[in-house]
Amino acid sequence: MDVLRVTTSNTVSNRAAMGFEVAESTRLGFIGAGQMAEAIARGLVGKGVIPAQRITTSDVSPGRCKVFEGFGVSVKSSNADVAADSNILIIAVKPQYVRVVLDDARPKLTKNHLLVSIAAGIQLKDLEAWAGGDARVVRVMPNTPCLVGETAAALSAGSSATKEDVELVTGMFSTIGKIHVVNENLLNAVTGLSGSGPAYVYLAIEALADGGVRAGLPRDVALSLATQTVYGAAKMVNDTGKHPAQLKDEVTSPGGTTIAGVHELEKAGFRAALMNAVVAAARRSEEMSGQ
Ligand SMILES: NC(=O)C1=CN([C@@H]2O[C@H](COP(=O)(O)OP(=O)(O)OC[C@H]3O[C@@H](n4cnc5c(N)ncnc54)[C@H](OP(=O)(O)O)[C@@H]3O)[C@@H](O)[C@H]2O)C=CC1
Ligand SMILES: O=C(O)[C@@H]1CCC=N1
Repeated sequence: MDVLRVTTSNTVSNRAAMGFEVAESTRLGFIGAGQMAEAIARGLVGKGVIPAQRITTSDVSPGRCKVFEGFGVSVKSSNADVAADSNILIIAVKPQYVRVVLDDARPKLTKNHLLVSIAAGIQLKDLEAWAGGDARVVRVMPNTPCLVGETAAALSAGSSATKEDVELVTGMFSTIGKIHVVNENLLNAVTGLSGSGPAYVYLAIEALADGGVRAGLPRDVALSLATQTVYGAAKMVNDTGKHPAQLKDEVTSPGGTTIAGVHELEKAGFRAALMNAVVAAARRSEEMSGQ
């Protein structure tokens, strides 16, 4: 296995900081050049994990192919060609197309391939069967903040995947955020929380900004304040290690402004709405997997 290399080199600072780069023989392929593939590819290239010149993709949409060519990725004319060119093959099409693209790729798959599926709800046993039985498969549920090096992701390994495969995928995604190894039966919950979660937070940022505008702020100032408030609050939870309830209490003066706002959120069922959103998305992921 020569796709994993731990480096102490400090010639490229982000690699040194992460202590991780893929071996020079690694070639990464994306079947499907959509939003999530772009976020992962740009994230990995941006962190120096692999140069764009060692990435290939294929997509039925010429517009998406152009986007990838725009940052140096080679476009192949078929999914089979991407499989033939790569040793790490990321399946990044919508779940309903996974089987058909694996049919395309299967004749070119060898025991040197590591298959990584990011498709919501498609189970390891199906991926393994569609890829030809003894394929080394890892399922990852990332989210779009891969693009800015801040993904929240989780993975589960298939029956033929090795410890090195798990270390490799963990290492790659660690350079563009955080990744947990979980049992496959938890991936639907991961999808409902962090896979879909950025959309919930974008809604919240938009709504906070609307509130600011309603209270009289210019739109640009309101959006900037809303964005930085969410970013700063997330960083507080992350960096201080304090429980969010304690941090909330520290903002909330007796009889003050914050408790007036918090009271409105509680009356509207804010917490229950977020919990229901995660559960509904997790259930949808479960439905998509046919479980
Ligand atoms: N978006 C997200 O936030 C996340 C997505 N995922 C998973 O990632 C996967 C991709 O999602 P996303 O990037 O949003 O989807 P997109 O629709 O943006 O990307 C998928 C791409 O695959 C193309 N495609 C369709 N059929 C084929 C085919 N036969 N061969 C090659 N390319 C094909 C699509 O073209 P066309 O549009 O013309 O059909 C499209 O460009 C999904 O399985 C999803 O569950 C996981 C985590 C987060
Ligand atoms: O909405 C979806 O189905 C995908 C999976 C997680 C995020 N987007």
